[in-house]
Amino acid sequence: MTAIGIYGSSGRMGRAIAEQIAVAGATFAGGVDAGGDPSALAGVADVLVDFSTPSALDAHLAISRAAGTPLVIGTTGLTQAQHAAIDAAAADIAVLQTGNTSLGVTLLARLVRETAAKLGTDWDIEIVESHHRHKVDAPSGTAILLGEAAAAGRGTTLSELRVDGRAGLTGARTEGTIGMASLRGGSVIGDHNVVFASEGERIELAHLAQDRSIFAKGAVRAALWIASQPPGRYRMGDVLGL
Ligand SMILES: NC(=O)C1=CN([C@@H]2O[C@H](COP(=O)(O)OP(=O)(O)OC[C@H]3O[C@@H](n4cnc5c(N)ncnc54)[C@H](OP(=O)(O)O)[C@@H]3O)[C@@H](O)[C@H]2O)C=CC1
Ligand SMILES: O=C(O)C1=N[C@H](C(=O)O)C[C@H](O)C1
Repeated sequence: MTAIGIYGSSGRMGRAIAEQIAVAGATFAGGVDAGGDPSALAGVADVLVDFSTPSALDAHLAISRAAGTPLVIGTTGLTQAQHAAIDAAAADIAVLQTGNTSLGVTLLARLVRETAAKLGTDWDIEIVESHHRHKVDAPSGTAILLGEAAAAGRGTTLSELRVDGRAGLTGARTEGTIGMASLRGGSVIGDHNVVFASEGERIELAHLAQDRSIFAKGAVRAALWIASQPPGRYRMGDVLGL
């Protein structure tokens, strides 16, 4: 049985993942939270999942790499330098990083990419996300993932097109840009709406998460899959065959 260790095990996601490890019939290798010893876990787990905080990721990545233990990274709010460190670690271990482990969002990203590829830049793309009041990063990792999918559909990168949270005298919208807006409040698990707006018509592709278990199921599925993969950087699409 595959033993899965959790960085961030006492958090909202960590607890949901521990439940799904049991449902999947896998073994819970243990968990670490703030102040714990992340090295000890790498020695006893076959695979690690990180749903903690960006400031802890560098250490978790280095420890996984040194131990040769595959790692699933669900933590969001990562920097470009951290993405580069993930690319480097992927030379030695299997790493899967994603802003959203759910089947629904993985499929939505595919639909967004295809839609953006078919529509011209006269179709404005805006991404609106809503989350609970405790969320500390914005825009969400999922909004970024969906923005990357839209940009890829248009043959470019999100960093070329991204416009965050407009305010004040912004001027008219620049054609081809991808706008991002974030709402925070209450207990919203995670809603994402990708709007394609043209003159006289609008397409909206949305995903509404109603329970954290969808992310936890995906994280466990990814962990069980990546445990037997060779070194490399993987995506949820690889796990789900999408
Ligand atoms: N990819 C996906 O599908 C999803 C990703 N997420 C992301 O997962 C992350 C966690 O979300 P959520 O569970 O809601 O957040 P929580 O705040 O509920 O949990 C975070 C956990 O990380 C722990 N932690 C803090 N510092 C460290 C550290 N240095 N080492 C180890 N653990 C640490 C916290 O411990 P303590 O309480 O002791 O501080 C806490 O248990 C966020 O980045 C979120 O955006 C969330 C849902 C889905
Ligand atoms: O913090 C959360 O809760 C969530 N975070 C992820 C994100 O940033 O997209 C995934 C999900 O939307 C819930």
